[in-house]
Amino acid sequence: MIELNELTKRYGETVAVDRLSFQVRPGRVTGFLGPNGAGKSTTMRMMLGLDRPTSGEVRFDGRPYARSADPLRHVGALLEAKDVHSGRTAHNHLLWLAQSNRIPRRRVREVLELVGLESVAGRRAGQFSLGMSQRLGVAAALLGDPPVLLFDEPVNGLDPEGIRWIRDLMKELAGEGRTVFVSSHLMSEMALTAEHLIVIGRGRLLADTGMKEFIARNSLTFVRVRTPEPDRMHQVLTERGITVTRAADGALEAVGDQAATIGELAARQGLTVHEVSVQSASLEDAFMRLTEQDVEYRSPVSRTVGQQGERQPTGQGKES
Ligand SMILES: Nc1ncnc2c1ncn2[C@@H]1O[C@H](COP(=O)(O)OP(=O)(O)OP(=O)(O)O)[C@@H](O)[C@H]1O
Repeated sequence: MIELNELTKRYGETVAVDRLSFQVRPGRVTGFLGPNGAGKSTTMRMMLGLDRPTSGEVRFDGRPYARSADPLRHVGALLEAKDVHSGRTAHNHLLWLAQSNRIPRRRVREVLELVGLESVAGRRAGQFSLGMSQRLGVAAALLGDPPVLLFDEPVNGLDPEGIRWIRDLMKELAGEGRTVFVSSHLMSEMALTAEHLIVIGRGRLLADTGMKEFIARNSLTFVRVRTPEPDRMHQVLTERGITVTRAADGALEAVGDQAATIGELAARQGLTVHEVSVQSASLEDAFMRLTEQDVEYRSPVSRTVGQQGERQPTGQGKES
């Protein structure tokens, strides 16, 4: 188990990580989610002892992280995929890592096979695509057969087959009882991989929750109403105590699953409606809502739930 206790990192005025405390348990994939600049990489670097915390600490099974003679046997990590000696072949890169961590030579072949790079083992790592570099990084992380694995944005640059491969691999590693901690800025990706979720924004903890609970708590349903008389409809709905917002395209969005009530109210008031449809906000929307206040660089148009024009179609809307 990994335990963070009030972990803090300042760079001058910037508080990159702000009194972060949480635990990462073995036997499951824990997703580490946050928008760009939230402090994920800084946290992971401190977990690995690559950055010194301003205050607070990280403990592995109750002990403070100490640089050991063979760190790859304890914690495997994929941070910067392109962080390899570009002139070395993939095989020699891994061999050099194995030798400096007292790992038997035969393990190099094993991990090359495991990540599907055996046919390009003799090629220089500098010529690798981002996807191939990611695979080489995963091979390096697995080299020492460590009980703890940290992956920073591992699906970056991978094609759909590669993405599926890494998802399955992470679940498999967790299934073997290892501690698997993986960062991402994509909620949709995490929903398919992680069983537990840690969300941060501006270095602070925003959520520490099971994935199922997060989905249950954040799946927001609303009814989209299109009418040539939006002002009157708005008034009718609010008078009935229904919370209504206006979407970018002029449609009304009423919180809750009340399509029947809305249809009846419209009929009673003689209001024409062109659409009454139940919609579900995506998990990505829930994540955006959670981190809205904590995004370092915001797009000029801020996203709000229900702005139809900006949301990816969820495919969950149904006419009623
Ligand atoms: N070496 C550094 N010097 C100064 N500021 C830094 C340094 N490293 C990170 N920061 C700042 O700390 C904050 C957190 O950065 P970090 O890279 O950890 O975030 P992140 O969640 O990993 O984001 P991304 O997904 O974009 O990599 C940002 O404001 C960043 O600009």
